[in-house]
Amino acid sequence: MAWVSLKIEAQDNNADLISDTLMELGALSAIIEDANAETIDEQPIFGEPGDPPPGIWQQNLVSALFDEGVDVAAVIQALQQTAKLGALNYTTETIQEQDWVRATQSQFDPIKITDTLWIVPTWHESPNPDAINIVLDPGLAFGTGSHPTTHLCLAWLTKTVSAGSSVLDYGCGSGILAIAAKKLGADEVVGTDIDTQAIQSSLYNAEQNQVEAEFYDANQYQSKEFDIVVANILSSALSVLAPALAKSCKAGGKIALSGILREQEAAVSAIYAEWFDMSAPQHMDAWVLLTGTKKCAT
Ligand SMILES: C[S@@+](CC[C@H](N)C(=O)[O-])C[C@H]1O[C@@H](n2cnc3c(N)ncnc32)[C@H](O)[C@@H]1O
Repeated sequence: MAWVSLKIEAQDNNADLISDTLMELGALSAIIEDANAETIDEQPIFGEPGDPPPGIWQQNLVSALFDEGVDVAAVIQALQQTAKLGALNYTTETIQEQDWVRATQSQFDPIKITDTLWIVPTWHESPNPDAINIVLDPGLAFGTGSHPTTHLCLAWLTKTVSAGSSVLDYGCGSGILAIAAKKLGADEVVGTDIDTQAIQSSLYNAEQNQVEAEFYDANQYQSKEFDIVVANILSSALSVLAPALAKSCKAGGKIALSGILREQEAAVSAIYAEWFDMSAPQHMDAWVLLTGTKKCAT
């Protein structure tokens, strides 16, 4: 069995129309992607809680899948007529049947965070069995270690957690930061998230890694003080949560904040400077890690 993949160049004002029309014309699936994805011109678009839904990219690729034998020229002609479009740039490719599970798994290799910390999918051997290895498969909750924000937080935890530390992971997603903290020697580790799927994933991943950590729905979480607070959430949420996160950190304790884009760095840092002595920001791609030490009460 085989399929035909049809990719059509689209602008921000016609990508939805092309995608919807292709589905009406018999596509098995249709998705819109950034035409510049994984290039220097990639356009990061992220929704912030409370903001209007983000738009789509300026340059798009609409990718649709059809059964083998589809008459691509006829589809393009019908698309132009139905959606009232002029000439379209497109490419086609035949996709052969394959072992999809294996193909998906092959996209996820072990991720090296530092020499001593790796994230390893269950279907891989660890490249360094002597390192701290977090066993984690991609799932429904955010946090596989591949995203720069998670990477920055993990690397910071390796330098910050010491034996017996207490750690709060606010916005725990897959639980990856909480699990890392525990494996790095933390004593009490608590994770919290507004997404129930994230809590379930965190509990499952903690069990897979044979670590004990508590995970709570953010609405049920009872605030208390920790030595270390790490929160990898978007900047608008970090701004709103600043008083609560500051309250959760002991005087002299450490905080790490990520999910912040470079252009948001100054504003978030200024908010947290009310409670924390902020350190120099760290960067990876478009993303920022802000860290600080909680000021002692005067
Ligand atoms: C970018 S993911 C980070 C996941 C993981 N900690 C990591 O570093 O990969 C952000 C997580 O924060 C959660 N989140 C967003 N807003 C939140 C809020 N106000 N309170 C608690 N969790 C929140 C989301 O559900 C999501 O799981």
